[in-house]
Amino acid sequence: MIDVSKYHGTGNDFIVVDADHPVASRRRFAIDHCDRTDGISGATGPTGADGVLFLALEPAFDPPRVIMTLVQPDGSVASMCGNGARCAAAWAADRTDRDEVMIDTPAGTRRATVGDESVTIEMGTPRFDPAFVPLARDDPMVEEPLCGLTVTAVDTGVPHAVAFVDDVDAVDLAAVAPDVRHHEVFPEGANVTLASAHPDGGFRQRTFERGVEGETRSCGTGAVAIAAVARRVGRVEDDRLTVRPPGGDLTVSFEGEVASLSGPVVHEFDTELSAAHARHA
Ligand SMILES: N[C@@H](CCC[C@H](N)C(=O)O)C(=O)O
Repeated sequence: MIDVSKYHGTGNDFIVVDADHPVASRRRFAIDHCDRTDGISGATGPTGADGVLFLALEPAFDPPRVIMTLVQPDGSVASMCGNGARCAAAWAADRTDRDEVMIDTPAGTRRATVGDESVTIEMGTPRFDPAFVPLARDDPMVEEPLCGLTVTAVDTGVPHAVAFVDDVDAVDLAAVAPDVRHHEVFPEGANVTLASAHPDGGFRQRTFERGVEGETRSCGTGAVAIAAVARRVGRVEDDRLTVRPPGGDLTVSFEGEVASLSGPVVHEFDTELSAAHARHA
């Protein structure tokens, strides 16, 4: 058995594993323990998770560094996760008593700042260039019809197909998202993110995530994608806006073209999980 923690960032929930613990098959570990009916359990029974964050803390650096690897419920590895990086920063801050942490991800090194109410992560510059998203074509995709949606494709560390609709709740996301997520124009697939204007400002959000293969309660790269696309197509000019997924509000800010993501993080519980079965999978 190994010690693990469970965290969530606005409802996007993760099992957090210190990378020092021996887990021979991270893929098998994630598939088994993220399962919503048979996976990791808290006091009230099985919770499962949207992914496993394997975190290698390097406390000797100033600020401390964390190498973050997100393995998703289907066993795939994602190059970035906005909410996961915020949870990783909170985990590292608990262990180092430092409020600034550098998170190393396959998408780049991102600075995180941990406050009492909120954790902020720098998210880099959203990119529309087809080589970055990536897209299987030479031109950016900006407000184009695709599988019944009007889609803009953007890379915020991972690919998002963003569509603005009148009311995110009026869309059957589980029905419309898979065709976009697997469309041949996205050679590595895409997360499918819907947005609609909120009466109090900012945008409501729903995201169907690649790797989860379903809707999550929040998606940080998706929130940044909405803000970046809204600015690109002229829906807003603001440098700071609220994006509201079902799990709680997130703030996206821009300094120039560089985005940051802020919102609450919750440490749910600690427990032990079997890693032995994973070694033989
Ligand atoms: N929930 C995450 C995004 C995780 C990665 C995504 N599922 C992918 O495979 O691209 C977030 O908060 O950004």
